[in-house]
Amino acid sequence: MLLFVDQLTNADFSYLHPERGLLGETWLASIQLEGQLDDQSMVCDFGRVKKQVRTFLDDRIDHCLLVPTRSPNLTWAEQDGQIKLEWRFGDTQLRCRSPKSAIALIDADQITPSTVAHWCEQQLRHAFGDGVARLTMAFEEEAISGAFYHYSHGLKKHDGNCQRIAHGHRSRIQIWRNGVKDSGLEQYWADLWKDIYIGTRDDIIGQPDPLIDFRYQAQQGDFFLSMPAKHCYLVDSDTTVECLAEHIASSLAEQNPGDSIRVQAYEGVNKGAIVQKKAGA
Ligand SMILES: Nc1nc2c(c(=O)[nH]1)N=C([C@H](O)[C@H](O)COP(=O)(O)OP(=O)(O)OP(=O)(O)O)CN2
Repeated sequence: MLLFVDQLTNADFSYLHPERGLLGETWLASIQLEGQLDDQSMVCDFGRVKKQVRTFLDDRIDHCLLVPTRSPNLTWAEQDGQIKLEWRFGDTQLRCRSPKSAIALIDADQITPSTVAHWCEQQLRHAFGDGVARLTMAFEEEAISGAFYHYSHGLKKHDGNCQRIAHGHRSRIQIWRNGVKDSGLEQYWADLWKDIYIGTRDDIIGQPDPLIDFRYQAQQGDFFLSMPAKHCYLVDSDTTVECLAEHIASSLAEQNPGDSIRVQAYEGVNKGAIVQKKAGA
């Protein structure tokens, strides 16, 4: 008997790509379990399946930086509970140092939905007992018909895992100018924030050309990220979705005097912030 739970949760994270560098991503997770019926006439209670898979993904993938340990682009080492890594991509490189819990070491040569699904299957293979003979996981992107961006960031003031310096999202962006949806403006921001690290100026500790070094202390420890400047977008505020929506709306209001601007910025799937700037306000 085959049991399935489609899109049981989503995972928000960043990963290292051989050409694009640091990529914010959001994937929806689905699972199938093949096995015998138990004394409740179930392969496994849906409640248990959902809880166990969510807990696993929250602990091991969500808000982490996913690193393909078999890639030739990577150098990494672990010391005193911290992971230090260097990633070469295109004609440049990035470096990151952070608490071990913020890094997911994936035994693969690249990060794709299928390599991560395979890794999860290995980790979860004994999670549901002998009654389940086979477990299959799948990840997919949210279907978005309009504009979206991939950004990475870290919220140092967050009391949860969003404090991690390199986690991210794949997010829809919607913009209205004078009450009319403006796909041109949406695409402009999607292109501007494609594969970008959105950093807070306060967190910069150095700018050794062509890099920008970010570092901060947060509840989980010391976080450091060195990024090529051309892959960074700097703001003066924190990078919560509220601040990012405000930033986009203010920039557009300044560039389009007299227009009314409404920005609906998402963070991952089905949530985000709305900011309205009225003409003359
Ligand atoms: N009001 C806000 N709350 C939170 C923000 C924010 O910008 N504004 N941001 C975050 C983090 O960036 C985080 O990455 C959001 O990820 P998500 O997994 O969706 O958040 P949760 O952990 O709360 O949700 P789960 O569905 O349980 O994973 C956090 N909050």
